[in-house]
Amino acid sequence: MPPFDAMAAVRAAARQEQFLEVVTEEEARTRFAAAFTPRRCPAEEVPLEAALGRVLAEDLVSEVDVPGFDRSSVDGFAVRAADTLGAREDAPVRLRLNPEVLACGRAPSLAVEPGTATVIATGGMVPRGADSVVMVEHTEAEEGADGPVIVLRRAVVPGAMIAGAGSDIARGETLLRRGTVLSSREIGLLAAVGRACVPVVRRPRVAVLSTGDELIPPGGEPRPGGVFDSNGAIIAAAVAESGGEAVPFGIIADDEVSLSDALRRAAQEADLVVLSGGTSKGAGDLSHRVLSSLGRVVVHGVALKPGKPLCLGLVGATPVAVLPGFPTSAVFTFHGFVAPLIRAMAGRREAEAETVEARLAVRTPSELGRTEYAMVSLVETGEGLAAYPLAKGSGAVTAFSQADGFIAIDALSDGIEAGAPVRVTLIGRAFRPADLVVMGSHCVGLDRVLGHLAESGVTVKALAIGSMGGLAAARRGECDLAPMHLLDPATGRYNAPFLPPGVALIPGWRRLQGIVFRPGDARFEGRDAEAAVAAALADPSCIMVSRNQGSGTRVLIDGLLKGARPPGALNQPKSHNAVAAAVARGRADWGLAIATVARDYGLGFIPLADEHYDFAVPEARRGREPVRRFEALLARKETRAMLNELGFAP
Ligand SMILES: Nc1nc2c(c(=O)[nH]1)N[C@H]1C(S)=C(S)[C@@H](COP(=O)(O)OP(=O)(O)OC[C@H]3O[C@@H](n4cnc5c(N)ncnc54)[C@H](O)[C@@H]3O)O[C@H]1N2
Ligand code: MOO
Repeated sequence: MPPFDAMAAVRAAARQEQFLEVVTEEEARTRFAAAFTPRRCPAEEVPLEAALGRVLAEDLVSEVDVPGFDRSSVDGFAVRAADTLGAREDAPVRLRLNPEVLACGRAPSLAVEPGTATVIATGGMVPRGADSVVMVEHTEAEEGADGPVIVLRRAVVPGAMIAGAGSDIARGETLLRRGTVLSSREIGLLAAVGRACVPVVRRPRVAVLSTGDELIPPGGEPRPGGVFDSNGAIIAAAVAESGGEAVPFGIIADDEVSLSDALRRAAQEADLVVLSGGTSKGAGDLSHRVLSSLGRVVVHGVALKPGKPLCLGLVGATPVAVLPGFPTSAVFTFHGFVAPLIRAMAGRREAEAETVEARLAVRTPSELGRTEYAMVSLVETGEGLAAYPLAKGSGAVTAFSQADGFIAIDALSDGIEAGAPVRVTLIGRAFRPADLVVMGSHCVGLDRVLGHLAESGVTVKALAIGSMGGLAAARRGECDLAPMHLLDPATGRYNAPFLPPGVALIPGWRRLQGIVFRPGDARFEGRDAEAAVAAALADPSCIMVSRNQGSGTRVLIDGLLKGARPPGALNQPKSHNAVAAAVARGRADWGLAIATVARDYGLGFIPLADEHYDFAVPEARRGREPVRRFEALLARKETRAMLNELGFAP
């Protein structure tokens, strides 16, 4: 192999071609529909125990009656109703018992002649001659001259306590229609008519491929620059949810030969191929190139966000979807373009998407020229629903899983204003508001407390939108609790100075903040905060990582720097974790974070100040049961011990 020429790679990357011919969403659908019509997969017989979740391929007609015979519904005596006519308290009727006991499953051998009765169990076969059953508790037993007798003091009507043959299911009746997704109820029905096998639609086989040299299979060893292959797992599971059978092809290396080989095999073995990654421009983005050399590309580039680089085509007669590598983009385009194909091939009816009206909580900017789908989380405000965009971007894994639904922003709009009405298309199940809505700053201690609350049956929705965002939501009455840690530089006090009218504070805990650095760094190790900062500022190669304006930590940083602007001061991430990660990976040498996070990342720590992490609560919501339960939980000895253990001071 020739030695790797770094500069040649740089030149190639700097001169990438633009492959995408971006078309509208409708145009993409039209083109693909013209190239490929999904057909329902053929039927196959499966045993009943493997039928759960499968789609019935034909209408099923019952070949038997259920019950299969006239059946007693009670323990008692099979009688002729006419014999009981006129039976009264003062004029009882006596019937002689036939020498037979009709237990379940026993065919009668004697008819019930006039003036006689036969002992019968619940579920027993009603004998010839009898037309009704009397409950045992409505009779008395006597010994007559010719053997045992029962005494009846009330009359029965014909048909009493008998389930007639075929009264549940009649032979010839259509039991289930084709296209029914078999659940436990349908399976019970099939078993009741004696079916051991059912004709179901064969599940379409969907090959799932992930491409990218950076990908590591879940369970593999993490490495620098490595990314766990989440798309493979999400897509395989979503294939199953849509009624398909995923055929995992795993991770394919970013080279033309491997990808071409894998795609060819996948197209032969499967009914549909889904590949993720390598659709956009970029030196390694060769999926669409391989697709066009093996078959043809029908669409590459759709004016939607997420999902612009979506690529659809065919290899032979097999449709191939190349989804963008970014997880949110991959999942979104899967549901928009691939899931409907799988459902059609699986014989499932198209799911009607449910929508709800909401008000947009914050202004949501959008890219002009692409229909933008923004994932939102819904909260109940008392005046209808508020939709919070989960502004995590296409690369996020959580945006889709945390969303209740999404809104569409027109390609010609550059955004939607706060307060505007929006229609939210729900993802998955119908939206149910959570008992307790927590919006604001995130803390691992809070995660644990909320975990305990959730275990006790309170449903919790927690959105990490920062202290300021949470406080604004509390002011608008959109959340129950807004966890916050804001330092007022004027008073040196945390949180209370920021509370708007109508918002109270529930005291939380203190978190120790300090300077984080890689252990062994002589500029920091063994020094106090002042000396460490002086050493850092004296070394022009020492890079810091700051924090976002408005955070309490930033106020502390500004106090330490006293106007100095060391390298890295413009790097202003929004969380303690991002600071710790930058230092741990060597992108920066120092920053400020809380002790718990420093410990998790294995960093050195110089204590600086206690940060107060408290909960803003709208007065109007403080009396709510879930809020009271949260407060009670905070006050518990066990909770405080657990927080202490994590490094917090309640
Ligand atoms: N200069 C431009 N750059 C990009 C454009 C563009 O138009 N011009 N489009 C952007 C858009 S929009 C998207 S979406 C992404 C899509 O990129 P690719 O489909 O080529 O995907 P990759 O480059 O392979 O990966 C992107 C990202 O996703 C991660 N990834 C990939 N596969 C997986 C997986 N199986 N599991 C988890 N994560 C995965 C990968 O590591 C990258 O971080 O391109 C933009 N760029
Ligand atoms: O289309 Mo990409 O999915 O916007 O991020």
